[in-house]
Amino acid sequence: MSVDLAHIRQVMAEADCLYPEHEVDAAITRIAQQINADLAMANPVVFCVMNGGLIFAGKLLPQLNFPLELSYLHATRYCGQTSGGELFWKAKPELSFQDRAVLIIDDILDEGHTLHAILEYCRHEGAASVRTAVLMDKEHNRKACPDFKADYAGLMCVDRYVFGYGMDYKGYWRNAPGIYAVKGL
Ligand SMILES: O=P(O)(O)OC[C@H]1O[C@H](OP(=O)(O)OP(=O)(O)O)[C@H](O)[C@@H]1O
Ligand code: HPA
Repeated sequence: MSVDLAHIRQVMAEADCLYPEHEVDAAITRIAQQINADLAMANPVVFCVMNGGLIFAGKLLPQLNFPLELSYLHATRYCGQTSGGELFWKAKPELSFQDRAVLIIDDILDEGHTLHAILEYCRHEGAASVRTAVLMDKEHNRKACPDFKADYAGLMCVDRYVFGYGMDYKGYWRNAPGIYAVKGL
């Protein structure tokens, strides 16, 4: 698929900054403090949900002060688009987590299909417990499971398409140093 880089640059230039870098980093530090209080003795397996969870996990993990093992999984349903479809597992966890505490790290809880499916998968495969951490929780009434909340959530966001800090717009701007909303979306 060819990409119009001028469009990609224009999206950044016109975007609304919802949270600048220092506010996002402060939210990550708050989450780290909560996780340090909850999981210090749990010897957890931590899974970063690729690709979006990468920056959040990279900033969060050095602030966790207890022994843990780190791996990744990749489940995706947006595939570079701005609306989601079927969940597709690109990589299931390779590190065994049978009878272990699991912590899932992802960038955003939007409709919640992705995180809920990962949670159910980990439970089904024998995790002793599963906790979830997301950087952003989007506010709307389209949640797949309305009662399902992440155990740790950094910042709320309005019902717009956002990018930055791991979240992409058409595959781009995961590197944006803040949380931005696309103009018109
Ligand atoms: O709550 P939901 O509506 O299910 O959406 C949230 C998921 O969508 C994004 O992943 P995406 O499918 O874009 O894959 P990516 O992380 O590789 O970009 C994001 O990283 C979450 O994992
Ligand atoms: O608003 C979003 N931005 C980026 N990725 C996403 N995945 C689900 N919702 C979003």
